[in-house]
Amino acid sequence: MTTTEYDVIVIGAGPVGENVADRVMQGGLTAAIVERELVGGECSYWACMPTKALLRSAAALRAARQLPGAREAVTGELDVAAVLSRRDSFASNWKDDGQVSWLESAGIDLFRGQGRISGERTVEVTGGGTVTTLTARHAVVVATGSSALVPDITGLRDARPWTSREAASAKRVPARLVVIGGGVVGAEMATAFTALGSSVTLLARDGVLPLAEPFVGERVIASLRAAGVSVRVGAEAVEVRRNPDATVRVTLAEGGQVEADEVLVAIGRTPNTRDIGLDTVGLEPGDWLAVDEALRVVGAGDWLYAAGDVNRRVLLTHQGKYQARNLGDAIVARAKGEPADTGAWGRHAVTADERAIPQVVFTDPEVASVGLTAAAAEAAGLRTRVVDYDLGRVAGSSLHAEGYQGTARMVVDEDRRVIVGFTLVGPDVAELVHAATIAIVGEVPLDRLWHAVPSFPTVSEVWLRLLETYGR
Ligand SMILES: Cc1cc2nc3c(=O)[nH]c(=O)nc-3n(C[C@H](O)[C@H](O)[C@H](O)COP(=O)(O)OP(=O)(O)OC[C@H]3O[C@@H](n4cnc5c(N)ncnc54)[C@H](O)[C@@H]3O)c2cc1C
Ligand SMILES: NC(=O)c1ccc[n+]([C@@H]2O[C@H](COP(=O)([O-])OP(=O)(O)OC[C@H]3O[C@@H](n4cnc5c(N)ncnc54)[C@H](O)[C@@H]3O)[C@@H](O)[C@H]2O)c1
Repeated sequence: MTTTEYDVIVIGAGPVGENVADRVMQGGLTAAIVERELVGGECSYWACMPTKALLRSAAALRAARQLPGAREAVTGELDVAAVLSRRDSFASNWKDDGQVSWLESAGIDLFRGQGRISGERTVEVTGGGTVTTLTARHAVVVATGSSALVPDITGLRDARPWTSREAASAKRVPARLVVIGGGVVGAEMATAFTALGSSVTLLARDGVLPLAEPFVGERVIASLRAAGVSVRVGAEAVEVRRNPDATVRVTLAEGGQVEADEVLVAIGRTPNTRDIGLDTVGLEPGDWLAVDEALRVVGAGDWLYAAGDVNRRVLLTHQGKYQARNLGDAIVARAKGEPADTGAWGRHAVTADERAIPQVVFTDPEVASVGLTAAAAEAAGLRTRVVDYDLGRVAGSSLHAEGYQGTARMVVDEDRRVIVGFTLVGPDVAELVHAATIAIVGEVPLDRLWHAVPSFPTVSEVWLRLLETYGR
């Protein structure tokens, strides 16, 4: 057993852990990172990158097919093998050499193995037949992420279901796929696999993208159905069986069964905290890690922090990396004896987690949103006005694609006359949302927004149309 001391120890080398370690190194501290699987985490190998690679080629093909002139040039079908191969390269063929080299270049020491807190400021790493004890002068940061939640549906575990991991890394496309869960993973993977040739059934017990503005689910459901997906809103799986011929049979609460070749479970996430030594600091193994506004783990010492999926604030890579940057800088400030600025919008605060979380869902059509939905703003007690605009009526949209269909909504806080929520659904809206993020974070008054003139003829002209609809 060897013991090594660092300023900061990070458990988990996903996007969040990597960024914490990077920021503290840049601030002049030393850092070690512990990883039990692949450096780069879920996002790089089984989530964001491979799933978007599965979706992108079909989206480009659809876009070309919506344009006279381009449409005629598209003579073949989607090349599934080429899509899977491109996906493989975006997942770096599930090898982490590139990210390991980056850690080396950043001066971060990597310890491979299972990291467990074993007492105050102490982490034990078990891997490769050895146990190494690391001690932290300033902080231990838990960035162990999350895994797919597999619910207690009768027979489900024995049926060897796909989770997002198997879907993201699939080597072949099942002829029939049944998806349980109409959230982000369910909606994106139904979109991907129907385009890749699967006959997909989506069991959306609570609706499709139910937390978004209601018009989002309506448009995505209509489009999935048009693409051939059987979307069963309200359908709940109560039993799953793998048949002797390797097919699966899903029994529904309402009666009836769905037969498929694979079943994908996409009903949310569970934190990777079962075996990280939480009991040694008085916390319950398996729980999400509740944190205060400085991302300190509630109920543990002031040396223990949690960032990214594991603290359940926001389960998105970009927002976890935002936490990582601000937390890393705060740890550096405290190590120098300086106060951390965690007041609203302060240098070390994570205020955007509460006010302006952007998200893009890469369905067809795309969904891009930031801030509050109309319902959430009302529930928060704000006096709001909701303005909708038909994206298809914008000149730039009609140029972008024939028969462009979409909707934009802005939610205005009437007392402050600033935007608190913005949602777009339509082809290629992903890149439009950052303007709304800036408007919300900057709390730009509507009167000033009239001076932010969108270029003609772009889809961004919807900003002007929304302001005109709101009135001056
Ligand atoms: C299918 C899918 C698609 C997604 N697409 C997007 C998207 O397009 N955009 C987006 O912003 N977000 C997306 N997400 C969410 C995104 O993947 C997560 O928010 C992000 O990966 C969280 O990063 P993290 O570093 O907190 O955790 P993770 O990426 O889960 O990394 C945690 C790391 O910690 C390691 N680890 C865990 N326990 C230990 C231990 N005890 N010892 C050592 N190492 C340990 C794990 O092996 C892992 O490498 C998607 C999620 C899924 C499931
Ligand atoms: N493009 C992106 O940003 C992106 C893509 C994929 C995943 N993600 C992230 O990954 C996380 C996990 O995604 P997810 O889709 O697994 O979770 P989710 O929370 O987005 O959706 C899960 C869905 O399953 C439903 N559900 C819950 N229990 C159920 C049950 N027993 N039976 C049937 N339905 C049930 C819920 O109502 C919900 O709609 C999300 O929080 C998301 O932020 C992001």
